[in-house]
Amino acid sequence: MELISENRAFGGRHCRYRHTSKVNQCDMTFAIYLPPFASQQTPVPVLYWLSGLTCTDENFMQKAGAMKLAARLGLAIVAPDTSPRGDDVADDPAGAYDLGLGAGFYVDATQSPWQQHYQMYSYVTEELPELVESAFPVTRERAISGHSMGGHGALVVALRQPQRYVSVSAFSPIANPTKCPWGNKAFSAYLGGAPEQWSDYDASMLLAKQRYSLPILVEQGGNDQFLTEQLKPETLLCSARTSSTQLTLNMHEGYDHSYFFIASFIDEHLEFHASHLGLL
Ligand SMILES: N[C@@H](CCC(=O)N[C@@H](CS)C(=O)NCC(=O)O)C(=O)O
Repeated sequence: MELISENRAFGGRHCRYRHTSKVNQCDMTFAIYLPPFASQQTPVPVLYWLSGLTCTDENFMQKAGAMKLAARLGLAIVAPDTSPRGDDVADDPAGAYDLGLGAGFYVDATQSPWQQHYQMYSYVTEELPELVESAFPVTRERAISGHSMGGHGALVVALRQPQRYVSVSAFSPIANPTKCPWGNKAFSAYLGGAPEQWSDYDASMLLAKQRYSLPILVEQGGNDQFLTEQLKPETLLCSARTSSTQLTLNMHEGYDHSYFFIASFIDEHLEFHASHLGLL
């Protein structure tokens, strides 16, 4: 693992690392924020943050304004990249922003030419936590959150492996990807087949199937330009009712899809995770 940069922030450290990923078969970059006093004697829990389309590990750390409160709470934050990268990594032939580089959708691709490198589900659920937990002063208590494509990723990861996460939250998630243009395009390419076969990567479908005790918090802007066509949070709410799962969906009039929205409500999400992680 190679350190790319290190900056002191709010008494802790923000570091970016490059490492060779076995599952993605390429170099991957991730960022970690370690709060002050995190040490082998006093390890801290981790919030994983999955970003949206076009993002890298940098967007959340630079724009969300999360580090000050994370420092005070004693919470580490890990932000992976949104796809594999490199000259030999397949990309959308037309260079579209919603498929290929920057658009891994947190799935394990099964179709050519994607399956060689696009194994983002295994990367964020297994390889990255293993690396983080062996290299940094953190516990194995994990929470997960994300935005848009990453909100979809966070929900799917936590609903598929609820025993591995204490809590899950999402900002503006793609809540029903099998029924929207972004999800249809990405899943047809990465997974092939028909929409019925993609149900394991659809948070609304997973949530309807069983009752979860996992705490779930969703934040959505009412003036989000992608709300009706791509995001569909009402489907997620409907699924939660179907399975009698407790889910809080907060709608905020006037807020859009940007990091201005995330920065406005990130404190509430950090406190939500901190309370379930026993930090409050
Ligand atoms: N129309 C946008 C769609 C991409 C977009 O809105 N990305 C969101 C996530 S879905 C984002 O977080 N962008 C990066 C940022 O705002 O820092 C584009 O072409 O860049």
